[in-house]
Amino acid sequence: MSSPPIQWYPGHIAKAEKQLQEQLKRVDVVLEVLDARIPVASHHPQVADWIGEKPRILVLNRVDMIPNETKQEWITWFKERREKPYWTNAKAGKGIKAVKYAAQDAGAAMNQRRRDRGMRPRAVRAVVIGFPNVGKSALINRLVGRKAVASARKAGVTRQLQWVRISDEIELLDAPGVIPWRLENQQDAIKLAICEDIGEAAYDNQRVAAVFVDLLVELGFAEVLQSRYHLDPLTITGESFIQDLADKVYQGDKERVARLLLHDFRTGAMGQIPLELPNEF
Ligand SMILES: Nc1nc2c(ncn2[C@@H]2O[C@H](COP(=O)(O)OP(=O)(O)OP(=O)(O)O)[C@@H](O)[C@H]2O)c(=O)[nH]1
Repeated sequence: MSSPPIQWYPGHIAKAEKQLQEQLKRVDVVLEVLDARIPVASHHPQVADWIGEKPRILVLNRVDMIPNETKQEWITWFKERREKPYWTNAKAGKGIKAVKYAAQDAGAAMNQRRRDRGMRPRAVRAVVIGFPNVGKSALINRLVGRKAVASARKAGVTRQLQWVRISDEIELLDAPGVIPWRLENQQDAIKLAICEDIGEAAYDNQRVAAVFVDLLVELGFAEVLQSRYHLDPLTITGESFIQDLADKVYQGDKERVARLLLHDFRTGAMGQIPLELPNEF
């Protein structure tokens, strides 16, 4: 049997999980960042257990990478589940104010409970969590209004967690909580890999790209591939598509084609493409 296309390093996962628990312990409210292209796959099923009773603010980032029509469908989908996501483009700084207000509201509710118990009100403490590369740092920097997150953190050097004040009412942990993924769901893992939302995992570009092609066909985006690469994916498998395209343009170099496809998707060069649609769930 061949190995699964996505593999993680167990030591790294254990360490990341422990660090995440440490961060969650310190806060009153959790901002969970999802990738708007894959709202289901980029949500970790254990988050609810980890945060318990604490309020959670759902942030669907990279809203600029999906069509408005799909966003509207997701809004209805979440509403049916009594959830209200906040949509952001953290890169451009869009939708940030609404997230801030949501955190403030959570703080107001917390302070009411404190007053009821005879305690003094204080600023609400929040942390941003999510899979690697979903835009957590970009969101934090936008919330704070400056570069609060060190971009080059040295491996192995434990940083002291610090609070950054974003208003009189909100304090934010300056380091985001990174959610490590486990191997349980390969289908979700591949979507995360396509979107580059997984960190210290090893994955096979060619297999991931082949699934990506199959996924586009399934979701009705065959036309995007057809017009961009002048090759029809409808009658062949993703694997054959990669092979045929490689033969056509790169002397059979499948790795190069796989990287090209993933790069074109990740940079938005293919246009606004969601990899999940609400009617599938
Ligand atoms: N198009 C688009 N790109 C975004 C958005 N938010 C973040 N990015 C880009 O996505 C990449 C990752 O963003 P980061 O903020 O570093 O993500 P992170 O979750 O902090 O990543 P880790 O530190 O690896 O966990 C960067 O290149 C950002 O510019 C967004 O809303 N839209």
